[in-house]
This record gives sequence, C-alpha cells and structure tokens, in this order.
Amino acid sequence: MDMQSRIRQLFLDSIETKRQATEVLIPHIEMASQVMVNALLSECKILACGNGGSAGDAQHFSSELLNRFERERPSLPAVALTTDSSTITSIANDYSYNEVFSKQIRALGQPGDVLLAISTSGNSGNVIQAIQAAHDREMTVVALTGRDGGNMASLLLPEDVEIRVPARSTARIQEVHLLVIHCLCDLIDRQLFGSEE
Ligand SMILES: O=C(CO)[C@@H](O)[C@H](O)[C@H](O)[C@H](O)COP(=O)(O)O
Ligand SMILES: [Zn+2]
Repeated sequence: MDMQSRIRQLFLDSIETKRQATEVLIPHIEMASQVMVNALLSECKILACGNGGSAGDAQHFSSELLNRFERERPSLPAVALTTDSSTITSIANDYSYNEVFSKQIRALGQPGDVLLAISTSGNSGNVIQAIQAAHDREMTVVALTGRDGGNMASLLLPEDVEIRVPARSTARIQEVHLLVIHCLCDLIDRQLFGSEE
C-alpha cells in the first residue's frame, strides 16, 4: 500500500471507530459530565491519570479545566497525576511503578473528588491501583477504557461511570478518548455557565 493510501485508511478507520462509538457512548458521557459537575459544585476537584498517550490525555483534560476550554470562565480545579517527575520517579524507585498514582491519591484525594482513570486496555496496574485508592478515599471514578474494559471494568462501583470505546486498536481508542474529553469539557462548561446560544 502506498503512503497516501495508508493515510487515507487511517483517517477512515478513525472516522468509522467514532461513528460506531457515538450512540454507545452518549449516555455514559452525559452521566460522567453530571458526576464531574456535581463534584465541582460541591467544591471538590478532579484528579486524572493514565500512561503514555493517556498521560497526555490526563494533562490535556486538567489544563482545559484549570485554564480554559472554548470560552472565558473561572478556572476549575483539576490535577494531572502524571507530571511531577520527582514524585513519580521516587515512588517507582522506592515502592513500585504500580503505586505512582495511588500514593498521590491517598495524599490529595478527598471524599467527593472524582478520579478520571484512562486506559485503553483497562489493565494498567498503576491505573487499577489508582481506582482502588480513589474508592478508599470515597471518590467517584470516571473510567475511560476500550476493548473489554479489562480489570478496571470489574473494579468499578455502581456510582462510577465507565466510558468504554468499542474498538481494539490502542491508537483508535485514544482518538475517541480525546473526543470524549472535549465532550466532557463542553458539557461541564454548559452545565456550570450556561449555553452560549
Ligand atoms: O500512545 C500510545 C499508543 O498509541 C502509547 O504511549 C500507550 O499509551 C502506552 O503504550 C500505554 O502504556 C498503554 O497503556 P493502556 O492504554 O493499556 O493503559
Ligand atoms: Zn498514541
């Protein structure tokens, strides 16, 4: 296959993954936005974590809350647990990589806070331990997953929300995760500050 055909195929695969995810994900995204809005209205915050591309997604989400999304509005409280290299390397070095998020959650998480836990496989050990720590801290979990939801799916409580992309490729799942994050930012702004029309 020549390179332009390959690029075309990747675009079409991404579009088709999003098309297939649309109706499946809509009610879960709506529920997740309500969980987040309720937390923000109660002066609670959102912590976010994930590995690799999902670490980037966690930071993308927290920066849109802390700074802005598409309109002028007050800063909203969110923390990406993926950015402090001193904290992450010391926890990984002294304990284990599986604890890099959970130890931060045990320090920073408060009852009523939300954990945005991102993993395309649902099987990353440090994200799984983050969910367990969040539950111990009486936080609600919004999980962005893919494939069969992995071990993360079976850990979630009835008040948690899983947004599971019906796809197998990590890259395609990540592309939908980013769209979900932008949907959440849009819905949070609308519910807190009203629609602009
Ligand atoms: O971005 C990509 C692949 O598109 C990679 O960096 C990917 O995020 C990493 O391999 C992650 O470690 C995968 O973890 P997960 O999504 O299974 O939790
Ligand atoms: Zn990637």
